[in-house]
Amino acid sequence: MLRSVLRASTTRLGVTGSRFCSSAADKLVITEVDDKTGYATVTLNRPPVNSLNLELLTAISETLDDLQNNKSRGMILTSSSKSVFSAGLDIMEMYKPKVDRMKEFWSTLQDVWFKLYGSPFPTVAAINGHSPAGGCLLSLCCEYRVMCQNYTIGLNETRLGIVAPTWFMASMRNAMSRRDAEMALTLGTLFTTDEALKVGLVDEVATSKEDAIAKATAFLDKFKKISPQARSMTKQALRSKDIMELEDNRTQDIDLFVYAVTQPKVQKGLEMYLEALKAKSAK
Ligand SMILES: CCCCCCCCCCCCC/C=C/C(=O)SCCNC(=O)CCNC(=O)[C@H](O)C(C)(C)COP(=O)(O)OP(=O)(O)OC[C@H]1O[C@@H](n2cnc3c(N)ncnc32)[C@H](O)[C@@H]1OP(=O)(O)O
Repeated sequence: MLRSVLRASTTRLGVTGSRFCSSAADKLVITEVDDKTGYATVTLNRPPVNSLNLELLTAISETLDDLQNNKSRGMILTSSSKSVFSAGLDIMEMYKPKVDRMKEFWSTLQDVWFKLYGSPFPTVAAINGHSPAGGCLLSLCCEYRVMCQNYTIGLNETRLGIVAPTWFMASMRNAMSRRDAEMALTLGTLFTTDEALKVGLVDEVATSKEDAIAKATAFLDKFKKISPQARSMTKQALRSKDIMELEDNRTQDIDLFVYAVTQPKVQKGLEMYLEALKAKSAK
C-alpha cells in the first residue's frame, strides 16, 4: 500500500517559497512510499511538460535530501504527464535571463545531479514519455532506465546550438559505449524507445506506465540480498571520478553556463527554438 510522505512535501514547498499546498495534485514533486517494499515513487508534476525550472529543481533536490535522510531503500522516478517524462531544462530560465536567478538555477541543477548521480540508494527511471536533454539527464543519473514505447530520448543540445556540459556527457558515457555516446552527443540524437534500447541508453522497454513501474520495482528487488552499504560504496566508487570533476569546477561551470547562454547568437537560437515550439503547440 502506498502512503504519501506528506510532511516532507509540505515542508518542502514552504521552504521553496512556493504555494502552500493542501493536495498532492498541487505539488511539483509527489513522493509516495510503498509500506511493504520501502521504495519511494517520485513523480514529477509540473504540467504540461515537466520543464525543469528553478522551483521544480529545488523540489527535486529537497526530495532527494528527504530520501537520503530517511535511508530510502530505493527510488523510482516518473512523471504525472501522459506523454512527457520531462521536456528538459525550462528554456525560459535561459532566454533573456536575470543573471542572479540563472546562477541559482544552474547551481540547483548541479545539486540535483550530485544527489541523484551519487545517491546511496538505488534509483530507476520509469520513463513514461518523451525525455529530451535535461529530462534525459535525470534518467541517466539513475542506475536503470525502463522506457515506454513510442517516445524519444536523448541529449539533443547540439540541435539547439548549445553544448551539453561535460557532466551531462559523463552521465551518458556511463550508460552506453563511448563511441555511441560521441555519435549521439555530436548529432544531438533523439532516439526512439527501440533505438535507445539498442544502444543501451535504456535497459528495458515497457508497454505502459504500470508495466514500467513493475519492471523498475523488479530491478530494485534484485538488491534485496545485497548489503546496502557494499552496494552504495561500489556505485559511488564507480561514479566518483565524474562527481569530483564537477565538485572541483562548480564555480567555473556556473560562469561558463552564464557566459555561453548570454551570447547573442545563443539567445537568438533559443528565441527561434521557442517560437518553433509555440507554433507547433498552437497547431
Ligand atoms: C566542452 C564543454 C563545454 C561546455 C559548455 C557548457 C555551456 C552551457 C550551455 C548550456 C547547456 C544547457 C543544457 C540544456 C539542456 C536542456 O534541457 S534545454 C531544453 C531542451 N528541451 C527540448 O528540446 C524539448 C522541447 N520540447 C519538446 O520537444 C516538446 O515540448 C515535447 C517535450 C516533445 C512535448 O511535446 P508536446 O506534448 O507536443 O508538448 P508541446 O505542445 O510541444 O509543449 C507544451 C508547452 O510547453 C512548452 N515547452 C515545451 N518544452 C519546453 C521547455 N523545455 N522549456 C520551456 N517550455 C517548453 C511549449 O512551448 C508549449 O508551450 P505553449 O505553446 O505556451 O503551450
